[in-house]
Amino acid sequence: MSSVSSNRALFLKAAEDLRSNDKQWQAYEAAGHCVLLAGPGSGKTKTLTVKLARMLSEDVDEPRGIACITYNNECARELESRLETLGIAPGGRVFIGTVHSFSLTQILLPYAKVAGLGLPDEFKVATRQEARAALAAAHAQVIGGPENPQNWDMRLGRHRRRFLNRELPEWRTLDPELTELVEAYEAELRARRLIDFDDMPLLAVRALAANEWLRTAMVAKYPILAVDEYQDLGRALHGMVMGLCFSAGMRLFAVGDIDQSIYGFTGATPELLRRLSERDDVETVRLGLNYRCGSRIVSASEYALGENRGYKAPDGAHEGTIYFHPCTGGHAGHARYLVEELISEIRERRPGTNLGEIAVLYPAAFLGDEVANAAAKHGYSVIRTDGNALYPRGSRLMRWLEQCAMWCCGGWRSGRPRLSRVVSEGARLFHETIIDEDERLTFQRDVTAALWDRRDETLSLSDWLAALRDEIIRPRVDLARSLADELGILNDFLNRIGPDGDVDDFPLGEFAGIGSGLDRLNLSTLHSAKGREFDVVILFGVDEGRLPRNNATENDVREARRLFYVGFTRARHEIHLVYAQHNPSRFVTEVQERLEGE
Ligand SMILES: Nc1ncnc2c1ncn2[C@@H]1O[C@H](COP(=O)(O)OP(=O)(O)OP(=O)(O)O)[C@@H](O)[C@H]1O
Repeated sequence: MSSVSSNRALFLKAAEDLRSNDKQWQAYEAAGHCVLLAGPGSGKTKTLTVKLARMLSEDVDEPRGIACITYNNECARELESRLETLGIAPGGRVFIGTVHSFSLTQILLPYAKVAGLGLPDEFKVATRQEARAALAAAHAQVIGGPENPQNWDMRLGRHRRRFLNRELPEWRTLDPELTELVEAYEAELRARRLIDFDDMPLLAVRALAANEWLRTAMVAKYPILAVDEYQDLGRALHGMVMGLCFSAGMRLFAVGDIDQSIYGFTGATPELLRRLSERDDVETVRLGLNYRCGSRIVSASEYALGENRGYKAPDGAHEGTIYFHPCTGGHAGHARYLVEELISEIRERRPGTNLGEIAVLYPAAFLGDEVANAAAKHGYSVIRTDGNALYPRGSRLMRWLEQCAMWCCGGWRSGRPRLSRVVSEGARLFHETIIDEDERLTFQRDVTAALWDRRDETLSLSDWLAALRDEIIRPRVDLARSLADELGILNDFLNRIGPDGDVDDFPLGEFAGIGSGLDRLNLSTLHSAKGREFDVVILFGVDEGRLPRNNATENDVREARRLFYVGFTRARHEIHLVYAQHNPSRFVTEVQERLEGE
């Protein structure tokens, strides 16, 4: 969550860039509900940030503000840092965060009791372990038998997210056993004074639907709601938008791309954004230029998607190149080829290319293992953003610790990052426990002292992390209602680099390097590459049976294709497709055939 006060001159200057693009300008000028639909690299995020700065300065009087909901914490950070360049510094009027954190911090924590949700007093957010225990107890009650209760976890989540309104008869008739399991699971959680991750938006929508005064209170605080990546945010957010914007009078500025919808398995559906954009009371603006990718990559990306959207690169844009790499043997051999030959070729062709400007994207984390092994043998450092990473990159606590490490390893001298930024990000992380100015000052003093004494890049990472955990983190997590899982992530990581762990401890400087990302090869799943951009992108493991998967339904194939498209459009200059020679993904074959037929 972030709060800001704006600086007019800076955003007016940034707005000049939008003037040359009449569609971006139209969105910038829109006065009512506006939906910005646009393809990759078209400047959605840029338009959104400049528009946010303008609305904050011109349309919303203090102390009222703007709520901006983004897909994940990574996207929230990206927006925050882009807003910072527009002179919008922390101050109190803007919420930026995920739909879960909006639901928890803006609706449930302040209003759950008065909104009549029937939650236990002083409820906490369940850790993964606590949620698993509640599911096991519910499973024993409703289903029984020797199977692993966790097998039900995905179905349970989808079922809960599908029915915002449990008054509908289908809630009871569609799958009565699953409904009974959901109810038993939620009862188990409540008996333990807990809510889980899915509960946050579901309970928030329920509270808003049942309480007109709550909708009024939200509109009073945030007369404008901005939403980024709308296509992936799911039914609960859509329910909130309908209630807050189209019945209670909040103004909406939503941004998204139906073709980049890749989270169908969580219950998100591109249809919701389409429906929103077709409303008569919404001004829908479509952006058509792709500023990121070379012109050949832009046209080939339409082959990747299998649709003709008419996207173009701006006049004078570089061309960009698409390379095909059919490989023989298994994935380990493909990974060796990638690391030992392909990357060297790229660096010869593009001298000065830093490893940090190259990304290897793959459909599943085990493929990342192959590339990581090959890279380690070759002496390349990597940053992984997938389920097999050393720690989850989405963890807000770990990202904050990376920043702290960067400060201790030279940031204190160079100002990158500034201490004030490190402190304010930390304060946001622990905001539940920092409720007044005195506590904020204590936090600032504690963080400054802890980091000042440990400005040494040769320190053992595990000693450094353990000290920060004990001095700064644990006392605050104990007081917070939603951070136990984050502490769990830190402890798991400390165990991995501890004496009995599977990874050797390493110096603080190396951990700080992970945060800075310089000269480290980016390894990421296609899903986690969303919203990012790199000079060179290597799509690895794009084989039939993997993308799309074997036995995929028609819907799954469509989503796999969009995922391929998302990966393809992360590249500025070069895109490389690495696949099994005798088993290329049908999407690779199609791009190749259509390029050859041009
Ligand atoms: N009007 C413009 N003039 C020049 N450059 C622009 C303009 N609009 C956007 N760009 C540049 O294009 C690139 C892509 O912009 P941005 O990241 O906002 O796109 P996006 O639509 O959010 O992309 P994606 O959906 O693929 O994540 C950025 O480097 C941005 O600075």
